[in-house]
Amino acid sequence: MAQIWKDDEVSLEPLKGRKVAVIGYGSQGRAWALNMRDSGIDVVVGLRPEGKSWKLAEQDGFKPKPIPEAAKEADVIIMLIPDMAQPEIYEKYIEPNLKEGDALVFAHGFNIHFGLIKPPKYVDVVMVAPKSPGPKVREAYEQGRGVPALVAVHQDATGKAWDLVLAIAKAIGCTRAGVIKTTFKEETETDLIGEQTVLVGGLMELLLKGFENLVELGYQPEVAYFEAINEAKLIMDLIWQYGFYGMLKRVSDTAKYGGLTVGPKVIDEHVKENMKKASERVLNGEFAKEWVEEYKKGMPTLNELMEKVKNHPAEKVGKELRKMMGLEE
Ligand SMILES: NC(=O)C1=CN([C@@H]2O[C@H](COP(=O)(O)OP(=O)(O)OC[C@H]3O[C@@H](n4cnc5c(N)ncnc54)[C@H](OP(=O)(O)O)[C@@H]3O)[C@@H](O)[C@H]2O)C=CC1
Ligand SMILES: CC(=O)[C@](C)(O)C(=O)O
Repeated sequence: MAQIWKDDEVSLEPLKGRKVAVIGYGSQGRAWALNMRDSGIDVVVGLRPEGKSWKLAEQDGFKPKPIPEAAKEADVIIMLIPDMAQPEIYEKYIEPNLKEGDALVFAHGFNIHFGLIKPPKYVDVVMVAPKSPGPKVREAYEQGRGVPALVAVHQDATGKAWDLVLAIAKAIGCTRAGVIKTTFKEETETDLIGEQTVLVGGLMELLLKGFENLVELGYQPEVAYFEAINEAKLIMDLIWQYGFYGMLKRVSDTAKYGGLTVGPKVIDEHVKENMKKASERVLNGEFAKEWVEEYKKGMPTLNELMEKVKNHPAEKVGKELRKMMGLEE
């Protein structure tokens, strides 16, 4: 059984009197900085002055500082810039400013697990990995809720790393939902496998192919969008809130019968075999090596694939329909 901590079992005390530098103000960085500040934590935001997020952080009431300055004045340094950007920034601006007893905090274990960042022995190295996109980390906190997270300690130089990592999870609201004890290895491998085969890769491919199938059959793109994409969120909401059986209890009997008998023929055993192949590439380090090389080349493949998604017919019709529904663009 997993070791899980809830809000009333965790104290913010280990963060009292400490200065926290949130490095990065993007998907996770903005949410963490705002949530920690609202939890009464002393937060400084570390950014590159020439970047776009400097102004956003100022608009949110922070006084951002250049990364080395923020790292120097803080004793808890939270790495919330893109994974591939972390090793160079760490080497140039973070490591030279680490002092005995400091804590280095990650939201994903990639760089520690694959040895791309090797912290000195005299600092704590911990992780709070929200199982949620950054903006939802903030939204849940503002609603008095939290998103679940995984917590891990890679290095406990002070003997107090576990108290600290739990306090950080509490300060961003995650203990309100619950946090599970893990390792950098388990978090990294499950996050990579999950985002590739299910959450981003698998789900997007399924929805886009479902849309394409309906359009190729001659149906209106608007109808295809509402059926295969827009309603998917509503079904996922039911699964999120009531589980699979609860969702089934809330859809029609026709949908229950059709879904339960046809679904396994569409998502057949080949899918599982393909998931295993993708998982193997994560476990043996092939994916990590490929991603580091892609980043070093300036991400040509990623940029090309992003353009392909941006120009997909579902995006065109979806933009119009989201505007019609008053969803933010
Ligand atoms: N996105 C998510 O929902 C999740 C992310 N994570 C993890 O959280 C960490 C942060 O990810 P995420 O929030 O997505 O990152 P983002 O891509 O949203 O980070 C953007 C921020 O990083 C800064 N930045 C980008 N490149 C550089 C650079 N080369 N040097 C300095 N600053 C830079 C940007 O500043 P500027 O304005 O100057 O460009 C901006 O402030 C990662 O480890 C990720 O794996 C974990 C769970 C979920
Ligand atoms: C939101 C999340 O946890 C992801 C999809 O794994 C990520 O953005 O890294």
